[in-house]
Amino acid sequence: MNDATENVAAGASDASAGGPNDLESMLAAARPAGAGAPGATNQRCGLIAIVGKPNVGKSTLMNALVGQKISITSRKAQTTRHRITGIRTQGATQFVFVDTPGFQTKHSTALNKSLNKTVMGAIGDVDLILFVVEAGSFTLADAKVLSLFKPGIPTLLIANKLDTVHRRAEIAPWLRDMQERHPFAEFVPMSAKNKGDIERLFGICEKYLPEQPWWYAEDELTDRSEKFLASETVREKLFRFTGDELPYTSTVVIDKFDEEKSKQHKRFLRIAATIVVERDGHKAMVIGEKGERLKRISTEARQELEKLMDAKVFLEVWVKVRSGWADDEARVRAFGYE
Ligand SMILES: Nc1nc2c(ncn2[C@@H]2O[C@H](COP(=O)(O)OP(=O)(O)OP(=O)(O)O)[C@@H](O)[C@H]2O)c(=O)[nH]1
Repeated sequence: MNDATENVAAGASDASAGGPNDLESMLAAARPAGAGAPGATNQRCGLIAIVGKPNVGKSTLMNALVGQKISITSRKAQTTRHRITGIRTQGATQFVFVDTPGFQTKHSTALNKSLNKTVMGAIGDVDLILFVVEAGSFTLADAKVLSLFKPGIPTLLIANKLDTVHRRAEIAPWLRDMQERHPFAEFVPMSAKNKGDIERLFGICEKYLPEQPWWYAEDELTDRSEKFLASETVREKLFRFTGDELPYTSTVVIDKFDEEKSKQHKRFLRIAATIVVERDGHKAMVIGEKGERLKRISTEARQELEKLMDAKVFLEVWVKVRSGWADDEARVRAFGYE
């Protein structure tokens, strides 16, 4: 993390040393004239959608903004399947974030249609859109997501993963090109893994949120239930430990989420989860040799849930085969997708 911080800081000053067409002056020019700092006493609150094609770092960004893991992340594309609200209150401002699934244009199963509908719903009624792309890159998939935006909602171009860009000099011409593609309100080259960049982003977002009373209590982080967070945690471990072998159509259903009285622990949760896969071969893959992989998935999920929920957790994880569920609209709904 420290290395990344230093890289970004060094990269930013390199770019700003380049004269009138440098990155800093481009960013300053892109800033709308009327956007001033909010009054210190008046509360602000608003919805911010985080949108982009799969794997650009949307969930990583959301978790960094909220300050806790609300949305699962993995190297596998399309890990995020739900509209998730993450909340962060800083000073007089409450930021309410909506994470969206990576917009999928390649396949058209019932699951994908449902995912795309979630994205469309998320961006229709927000105060600000963070359009996330990988810095220095703009593909057809990015263009398709951008084409969905209705005019009128201020949109920031989040050029993420700046730490992976080695030739910083190429970013300024790329930003100029991006300026021509869409009337972005501002350009934010950054890394979702860099704390300083995240703090800077709060300052940028704040001025686009309307002055109005907060919707949530100051310490609330999400409006999703603990049961939902439990299924997301198991799903994250599932994808982390199966790598690219397991199709993204695998899912997790929570069959039981009970809080029981305990003399030894202030909270005791009994959770039963089922991993749903499409084929027998996938089931064997999840279970692993002598059940080793499933054991690792359950153990890591349990440890993380204990921290997240501040409770002793007893977690049971099963694996079930339901072939073709991602193509079956009724099942997609039954498993909790809109
Ligand atoms: N180097 C680097 N990697 C990043 C950064 N942000 C995210 N990543 C990595 O990119 C991968 C994808 O990140 P996610 O946050 O899961 O991406 P997503 O856009 O939510 O993906 P979907 O759920 O598929 O839509 C993960 O391996 C992250 O660790 C960044 O700023 N720098």
